[in-house]
Amino acid sequence: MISVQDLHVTFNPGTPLERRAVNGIDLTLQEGEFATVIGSNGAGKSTLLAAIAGDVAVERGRIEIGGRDVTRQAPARRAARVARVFQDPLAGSCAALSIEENLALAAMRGARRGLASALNAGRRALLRERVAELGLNLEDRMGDRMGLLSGGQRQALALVMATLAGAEVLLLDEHTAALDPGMAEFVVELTQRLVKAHGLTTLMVTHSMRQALDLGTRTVMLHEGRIVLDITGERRSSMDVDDLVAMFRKVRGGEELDDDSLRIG
Ligand SMILES: Nc1ncnc2c1ncn2[C@@H]1O[C@H](COP(=O)(O)OP(=O)(O)OP(=O)(O)O)[C@@H](O)[C@H]1O
Repeated sequence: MISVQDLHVTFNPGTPLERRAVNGIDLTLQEGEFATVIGSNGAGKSTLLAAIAGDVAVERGRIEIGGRDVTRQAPARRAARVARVFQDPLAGSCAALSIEENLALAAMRGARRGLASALNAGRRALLRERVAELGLNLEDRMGDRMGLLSGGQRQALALVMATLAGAEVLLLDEHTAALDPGMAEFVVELTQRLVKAHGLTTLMVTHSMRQALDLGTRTVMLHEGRIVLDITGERRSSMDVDDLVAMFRKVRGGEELDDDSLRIG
């Protein structure tokens, strides 16, 4: 469960570069709820995710995960409970370490033990099994450096890594945007499978209006640091991509969409 109350985040406060990125967001996701997040470039989507992960300072407001106040908790202390996958496949893993080492590090997130203890024979077999479940034939390449893999393979492994330390919350920041269509589809299916299997409370930022309506059970639109649309249930299921695009344009005052914030597919 995630609860965000009256959240405000301002970058470079009190300087000429001051920028209010999140401007009073209230959002509660029940345990296991999966919401997609859309909005213009600069609307505050990534900042909202970063605040939940603890990577940016909260100016005002409160963030709870599983009913516990984490507003001022250091990112490392909430790392085992909050997993995040970024758009850039290189961002979520270490290129110089092997697949097995990356997975072992992910499995011990939040723990104080060393890598050696994370790679005992039992753990090795378990990690291999989790990789085999992907169906990408990577289980025989556990010793290969992560840097040798394609972007899609790395994103698939990043999702597996997200589930290894028992996270409750999954934050996805356009995690399929840099992939070719076939691999993006694979990663979307894997996302749905893992979210369901692990009961993860999930926020997924996307620029694809199709993904925004098809994935999860709720769609939230941000604009200038605030929630301007929050749809679920029948209202959402009766909506098609054209309806969502029309709402998107309305929120932006009918201005031409000259950025990459809106993809129909
Ligand atoms: N580290 C930072 N320092 C200063 N300003 C920042 C920083 N990160 C984000 N911003 C600014 O905060 C605002 C919100 O940015 P954010 O990245 O959250 O938007 P977004 O909705 O994720 O946009 P996009 O779709 O382009 O990724 C933007 O104006 C951005 O320039």
